[in-house]
Amino acid sequence: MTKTQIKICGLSTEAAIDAAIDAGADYIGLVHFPKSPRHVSLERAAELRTYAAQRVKTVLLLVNADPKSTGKAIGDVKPDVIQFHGSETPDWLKLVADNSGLEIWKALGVKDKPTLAKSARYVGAADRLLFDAPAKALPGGTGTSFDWSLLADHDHKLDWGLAGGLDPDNVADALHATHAPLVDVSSGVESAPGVKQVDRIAAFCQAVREFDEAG
Ligand SMILES: O=C(O)c1ccccc1N[C@@H]1O[C@H](COP(=O)(O)O)[C@@H](O)[C@H]1O
Repeated sequence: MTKTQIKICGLSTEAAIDAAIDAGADYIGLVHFPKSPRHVSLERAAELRTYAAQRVKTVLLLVNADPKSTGKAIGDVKPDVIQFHGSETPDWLKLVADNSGLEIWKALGVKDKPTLAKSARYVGAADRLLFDAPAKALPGGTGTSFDWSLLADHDHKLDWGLAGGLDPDNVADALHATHAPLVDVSSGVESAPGVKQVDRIAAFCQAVREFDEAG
């Protein structure tokens, strides 16, 4: 049986971390981006990372952070993975990877086939691509999905995941359409922006596991 990996992003409380772990998530995401309703300070991110350590992998999400801020964020939080969710270049990702030794994920907004084709430039720079809806007022966390059929016959050159507007009701359809090895959700398991809902986290993970079991 293929086990789809699950990331629950934008957590800001210990209770939400417990809910994600209890539901079987593989990754939790901490957003350090002041414009986001899910923003956590580096101090709080470090506390949450320590709380989660050994139980689930922690992904720290940054958006177009400058080199000094990126170094400080990595040093303070010590995540397992860094997720870049802005317009970061392959060269910048390589530099961070070489200096930190961390796993690097890069989110890309998918408009059409040509944007997917351009994702190949991250080979050798990122460990995983996260295909998300194109940026709106915020670069992510908007609860918007994109046309999943674009991924149906895409020749993936890198490990990857699906993000953007996923929720407990549509994640099985998204997996049928894309066969994504990882799904990433934020807004779809909330009652309001930044407020995670334990029962929606559980329902999301349950829907993914039911898809896996159905084979
Ligand atoms: O969650 C945020 O607030 C956020 C802010 C800035 C960049 C990315 C952000 N979240 C990531 O966006 C995708 C999709 O989120 P959603 O499920 O559509 O709400 C996901 O990778 C989040 O980690």
